[in-house]
Amino acid sequence: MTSPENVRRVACVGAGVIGGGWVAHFLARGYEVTAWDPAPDAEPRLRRLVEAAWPTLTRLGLAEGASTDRLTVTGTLEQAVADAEFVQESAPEKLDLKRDLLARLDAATPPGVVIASSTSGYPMTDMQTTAADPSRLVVGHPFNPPYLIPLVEVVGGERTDAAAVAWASRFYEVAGKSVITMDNEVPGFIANRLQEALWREALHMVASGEATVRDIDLSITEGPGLRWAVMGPMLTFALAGGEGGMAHMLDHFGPSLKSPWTRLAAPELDKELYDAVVAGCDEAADGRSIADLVAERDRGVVEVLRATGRLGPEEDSR
Ligand SMILES: NC(=O)C1=CN([C@@H]2O[C@H](COP(=O)(O)OP(=O)(O)OC[C@H]3O[C@@H](n4cnc5c(N)ncnc54)[C@H](O)[C@@H]3O)[C@@H](O)[C@H]2O)C=CC1
Ligand SMILES: C[N+](C)(C)CC(=O)CC(=O)[O-]
Repeated sequence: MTSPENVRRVACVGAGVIGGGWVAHFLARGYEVTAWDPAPDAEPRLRRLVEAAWPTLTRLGLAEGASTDRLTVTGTLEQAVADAEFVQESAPEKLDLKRDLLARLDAATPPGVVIASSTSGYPMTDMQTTAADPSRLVVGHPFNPPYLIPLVEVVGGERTDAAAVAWASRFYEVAGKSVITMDNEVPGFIANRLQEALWREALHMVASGEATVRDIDLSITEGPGLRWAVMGPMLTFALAGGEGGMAHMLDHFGPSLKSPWTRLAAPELDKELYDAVVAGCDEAADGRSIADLVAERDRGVVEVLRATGRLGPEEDSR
């Protein structure tokens, strides 16, 4: 098996929004990319996506030798994966289609090569049922567009070899991604479960006339979203507790969890959950004091405001 550091050839199967985004990312990182997609207009569509992304990728900095000339669109799936050292599947989110396609990819891909699915939420256990060698099948869930948003969530299924999960995580890191490796399968993984909770409540609020679509979007872009680009929801809320950090935040606002602020059922804020959240924030702070974190958050938000054209150059010199 090629080591993650020595991979040169990547195959992308399914070349729509996400598959195309993966192709652009891998090309920009200097890989040879083969792509296959059954749609009759797939090749021109894919090449348009890559050309549109390339100026941004050039501005961000291309790897040595990176070129759109390193993309080959093949006529068959088998040609696409024949020499691949890693395969990224990005076909439509339909369980039966994913099962059949992963089994077909497994049959056509050289032994030992890891095959990752971009699925947004299916557990690999449910998708690997018909593959002859399920041990090399992993989830590698990206975010749109994969050439700009760093995160990939990696998780295996019940029949995946732990070594394949470790290999995929390392490969994505070498390929320039930020990786969360999950030990346990949950539908929707981590980030989509969080997005889904917000999304559900937003839809409830719109459906019941409590908020407009604009209200919903503004509430995030002018509110918590600015902080979330800098710090996650856990550390952000630790700062809501002032110098008392997350412990004070939970003491102060923990009872609000029982208020009907959301249609989702609130978890019991028992000692175990309390301690786990406080300890997790301490760990994430990694030695930074609350004052350090406040300064870091404020600096980051100013940068996001400036980068999104909402702050003139002199306004932040206060
Ligand atoms: N759109 C998004 O924001 C995100 C999507 N994903 C996941 O990525 C995967 C692809 O989604 P999108 O790119 O959004 O869909 P899409 O509809 O843009 O692209 C799907 C592509 O797959 C091709 N295709 C159809 N049947 C196929 C087959 N049997 N084998 C190979 N390719 C086939 C289609 O021609 C199309 O080009 C899904 O699993 C989705 O859940 C993951 C993260 C974000
Ligand atoms: C809409 N979506 C569920 C397909 C989104 C994702 O899976 C990740 C993303 O890009 O937000």
